[in-house]
This record gives sequence, C-alpha cells and structure tokens, in this order.
Amino acid sequence: MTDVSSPWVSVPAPAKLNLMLHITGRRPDGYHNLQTLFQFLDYSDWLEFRCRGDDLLTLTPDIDGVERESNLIIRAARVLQNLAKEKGITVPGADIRLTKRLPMGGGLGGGSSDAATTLLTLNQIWQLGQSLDQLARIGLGLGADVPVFIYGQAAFAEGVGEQLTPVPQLEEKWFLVVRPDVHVNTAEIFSHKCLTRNTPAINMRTALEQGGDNDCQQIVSMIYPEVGNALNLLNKYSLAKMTGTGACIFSSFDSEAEAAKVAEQLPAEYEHFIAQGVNHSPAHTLLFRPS
Ligand SMILES: C[C@@](CO)(OP(=O)(O)O)[C@H](O)COP(=O)(O)OP(=O)(O)OC[C@H]1O[C@@H](n2ccc(N)nc2=O)[C@H](O)[C@@H]1O
Ligand SMILES: Nc1ncnc2c1ncn2[C@@H]1O[C@H](COP(=O)(O)OP(=O)(O)O)[C@@H](O)[C@H]1O
Repeated sequence: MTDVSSPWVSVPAPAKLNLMLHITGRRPDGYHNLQTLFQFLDYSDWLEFRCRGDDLLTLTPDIDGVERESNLIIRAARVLQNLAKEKGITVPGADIRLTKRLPMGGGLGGGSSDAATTLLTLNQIWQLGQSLDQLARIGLGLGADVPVFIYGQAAFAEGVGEQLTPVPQLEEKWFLVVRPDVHVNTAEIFSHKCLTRNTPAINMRTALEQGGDNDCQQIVSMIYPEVGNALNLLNKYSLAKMTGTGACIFSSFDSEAEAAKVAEQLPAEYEHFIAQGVNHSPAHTLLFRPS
C-alpha cells in the first residue's frame, strides 16, 4: 500500500573510476588484494525513494537480466529492513524508482553505487541512526566496491577495496568515458589464469605521484577485443585506461571542451559520455547538505 502522503526523495548514485588498479595478491578465500585510486564522476544513476504504508519493498523498472531479489538495490534495502527488525525498530516498506544511466558491467560501479545510495538514503528516511562505518560494513557484504560509495570520498583503496584512505587532493579533471559494446564479467576476469596477480605493493604517495596501470586491462583486451580496439583508438588522441574490470575506458582532460573535441572524432558506433571527476560523492552532497 503506497503512502501517498510520503514525499519522494531523489538521490544520485554516482559512477566511480579506478584511476589505477594493481593486483598485489590473492587471498585464501579467492578474493584479490588490490591497490586502487577511486574517484567519483559527476555522472549518476538516480534513485527515488518513498515510504509505504506496509512493509513491502518495490522497485521500478526492473533491470533486464537481473532478478528483482538479486538487484543490489533490493538486497541493500532488505538487509537494512532486517537489521531494523532485529533491533526491534518498526520500519515501513519503500517504493524505489530507478533511472539507470550507468552501463552495467562497465567498471563504473553502478550496482555498488545503487546499493550504497539505497543504504545511505533509507538509513536517513527510516531514522535508523547507523554510522557510515556500520553502513560500510553492511555494504561490503553486498560488494567490494560498496564501502567507497558509503564514505563518499575519493580514496586510495587496499585490501579488497575496503581499506580506504581519503585523497581529497586529486585533481578534478574532465573525463571522456567510452563504452565498448560488451559486458565484462568481473568474476571471470579475477579467475583467469593469466591475470597479473603479483604487482609489488606501492605506497599511496607513489600512486598519487606516478599513477599506475590497470592490471586487468591486458586480459580484458584479450578476451574482449572490442575493449582493446577502443583503447587503441582513444590512445591516438590521449592516454586511455580501463576502469575496474572494464569494459569502459577513459581519458582525462583539463577542460570539458578538450574532451568534447576528442569525442567528436570518435566513430559513431562508440557510445560515450563526458563527466567531471569529483572527490566528494554527489550522493553525499545531497544527503548531508545543511538543512
Ligand atoms: C574490480 C573492481 C575495482 O573497483 O571493480 P569493477 O570493475 O567490478 O567495477 C572491484 O573491486 C570489484 O568489486 P565488485 O564489483 O563489488 O565485486 P564483487 O561483487 O565483490 O566480486 C565479484 C567477483 O570478483 C572477484 N573479486 C572481486 C574483488 C576482488 N578484490 N577480488 C576478487 O577476486 C570475486 O570472484 C567475486 O566473486
Ligand atoms: N542495481 C544494479 N545495477 C547494476 N547492476 C546490478 C544491479 N543489481 C545487480 N546488478 C548486477 O551486478 C553486475 C555488475 O554491475 P555493475 O556494478 O554495473 O558493473 P561493474 O561492477 O562492472 O561496475 C551486473 O551485471 C548485474 O548482474
């Protein structure tokens, strides 16, 4: 039962880029230890939330190929609802509307960001009083990338991506992000026998000063030639890198105009967008603005 008296709250779920991504080892549980620099983009999915008169969770529209109960938005909402129940707090259900702009399996962290925005927003709407640390712990159970979106600060990440050191000093460049028409399966890349898994760990200062490569780029380009082709093409204009386990690739520029100039030269079949890198998550800007 929808509670029409409850207002809709609209919150972005921004993309992230991995400005560099090193794999420094493999843990006994099969997960990989990484070193990566996360920066957000001012380019987002949008989620709208409204309390219900009953305790149901609804999501519209469905995402093609993702079961409602597997959708990270519903999973995040359900974990929080169950936590409230365990604490003896009665919370209503929620209607959630999703405007999906971030390509799935693009290495832009769309699913993780949707989950984080859901946790942050429902924590506020339901007045659960969970701290960011508590939400990050819950989020880590949903995906390795969720905590950085919960804390909302550009960060140097280690471990599986949950040990975060904020890096507010990153330059907020403009990015041209190109999306090769393939969906990369993260688990497939991490389980590939040829993946580089022994890059020596560096310290954060070195990562910030020298940047670094993406250790997944070579394997992904081999399995998905579309990614390699897009990298070769973009590299003709400006240094191009892959984000996460792909498939999206990006180049950075000092201005939106410079990014647009290169975008104009891309063949029509290459989907792309231009967005500014930001060190503070747009979700946080909206949810934690002074009232
Ligand atoms: C590689 C990164 C870098 O930012 O980005 P994406 O390309 O996925 O966006 C992430 O660490 C991905 O995080 P996320 O997409 O949340 O991954 P998860 O759902 O936790 O894991 C998917 C699968 O990838 C493998 N995996 C993931 C992360 C990691 N550090 N080691 C792994 O081996 C595991 O096999 C896991 O089952
Ligand atoms: N709300 C969601 N948005 C995107 N993907 C989701 C969502 N919920 C579950 N998924 C699943 O997570 C996978 C990874 O999606 P996504 O986070 O967009 O990619 P990546 O991890 O490469 O950045 C998708 O292929 C999809 O099966």
